[in-house]
Parts: sequence; C-alpha cells; structure tokens
Amino acid sequence: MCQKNKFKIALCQTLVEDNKENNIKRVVKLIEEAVDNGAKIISLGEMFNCPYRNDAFKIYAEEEGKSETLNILSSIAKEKGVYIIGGSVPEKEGEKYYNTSFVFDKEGKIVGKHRKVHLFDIDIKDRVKMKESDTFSYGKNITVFDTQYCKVGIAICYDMRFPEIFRIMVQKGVKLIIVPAAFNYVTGPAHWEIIIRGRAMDNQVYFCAVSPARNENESYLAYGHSIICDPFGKILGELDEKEGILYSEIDLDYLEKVRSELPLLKHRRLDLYSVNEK
Ligand SMILES: NC(=O)CCC(=O)C(=O)O
Repeated sequence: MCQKNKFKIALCQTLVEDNKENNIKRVVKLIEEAVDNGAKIISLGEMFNCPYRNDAFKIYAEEEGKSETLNILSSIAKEKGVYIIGGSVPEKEGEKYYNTSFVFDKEGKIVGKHRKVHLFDIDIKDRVKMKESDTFSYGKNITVFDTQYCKVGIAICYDMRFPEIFRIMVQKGVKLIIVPAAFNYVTGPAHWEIIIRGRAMDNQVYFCAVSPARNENESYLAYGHSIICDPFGKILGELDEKEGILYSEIDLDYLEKVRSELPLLKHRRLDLYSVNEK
C-alpha cells in the first residue's frame, strides 16, 4: 500500500556500453526489478543509452515521436503504472542536438522534458576534458512537473552546480529533485556529495542524483555513486561505482517537519537578494 505522502523511489545505475540495444535491455531489466520491489518513481542516469562521448552523441541521437528508446520507456511506465524519469538521451531536433531528459507518467505520457541548460565544457589538465557544446545546444528552461505525490524538479548533471535553478524550482513548489548525472573520477570524489547535500539542505528537499555505472573500457570514467539525500542534508543511501539500484522512501511529512522546525525558506530576505549582474 502506498500512501500519497510516502512512496518508494528507485535510482537505476546501469552500465553503458557502445551498443544501444544492450543498454536498453539493462535498463528494462532494472526498471522491472525496481517495480517488483515497490518503487513508484524510477530514474535512470545521464546518457543511459549512449556512451558519454562527443563522437557517439549524434550517432545515437533520436527524435521525439520517432524514438525507439522513448517508446520503450513509455510502454513500461504504462504497463507497470509508475513514473519514469528517463535519465537523459541525445535528442535531435532539426539540425540541433540536446542532452535531454524525458519524464513519463503512469499512463506513459511525456509530462516533463528537460534539455540540459549548463553544458559541461571543462579541461582539467591531463585528467578530464569534455566540451559538450561541440555537439549540444543549450536548453532554455527550468523544468518542473506534477506527480500524484508532489511537484518534482529535473536537471541534468553539470546543472547541479548552479544553485539558482534549484531555488527557483522550490519557489515553484518542488519537494523532490532528481538529477540524472555522470560526474567523473576527478570531480566526483571532490564535489559530488558536498553539492548534493548542500542543495538538499538549503532547499529542504529530497535530492536524488543518478549516475551510470563505471565502464572501465570507456574514455570517460563515470563516478557512479548514485545517491539520495533527505531535506535535513542526511544521505539516505549511496551506491558504489558498479551497476545496481538504490531505493529509499520519500516521506513528505518528514519534509514538512524539517521545513516547520527550521524555517529557512520563510526566513529568506527577498528584499536583499537582487542585483543587476551583467
Ligand atoms: N556530465 C556532466 O555534466 C559532468 C559534470 C561533472 O562531472 C562536474 O564535475 O560538474
């Protein structure tokens, strides 16, 4: 029995190889397992169907309305009656490509679509180099959607380093934030946990980040460590770098308790916070 204020979430951390069919098979298997274990909202990781490489994105990209990957996620969401946050996939629209997360409701309808708004262009000398903007265009929206449980916000990976978007989500009524992400072996150990705990604590929300598993044969070594943090900043569970599913109960009564006992959101000084930044 699932009450409206308490429900189980599952984060599926799957291995991604250079084979779309195999990647999708793995995802389907873990979603089915998560459903059998009572999960009501299930999320996948960033680029769950495609290696995280510029030379793969265009080859793997699909168009909304003609996408086999999205059709499969929609069918399982409908068949099993669960919400699926479809990690992210390379999306093609016209001549442009985006790093996009599609969200499916219990009828299999797309109820949310987030195109990554901060593209990961970094160069940590001799360690990690990536320039997503070589392939992708920038998304233009902050994305929230309704579920039967609460309002949910979605962002993708590098987006999580920009706190402004999460505060806006909370101003829109979000209580659960889900971020498909693929940090790496350098920035992951340094920043992953601290960012996630900070965003959860400042905004008094449940904050989940979902990674692919690490594939040692790939050039980009994902950090893994899918994680769920509660509104008090406590980590409720974290995986290692291998394939697996992370479960936790989301308790919206507990969230309200945290917000009423430590009323940070009410104590904001909105009269002080605006600046004309160029
Ligand atoms: N896929 C990404 O956006 C990676 C972001 C990342 O690793 C970071 O440190 O930020």
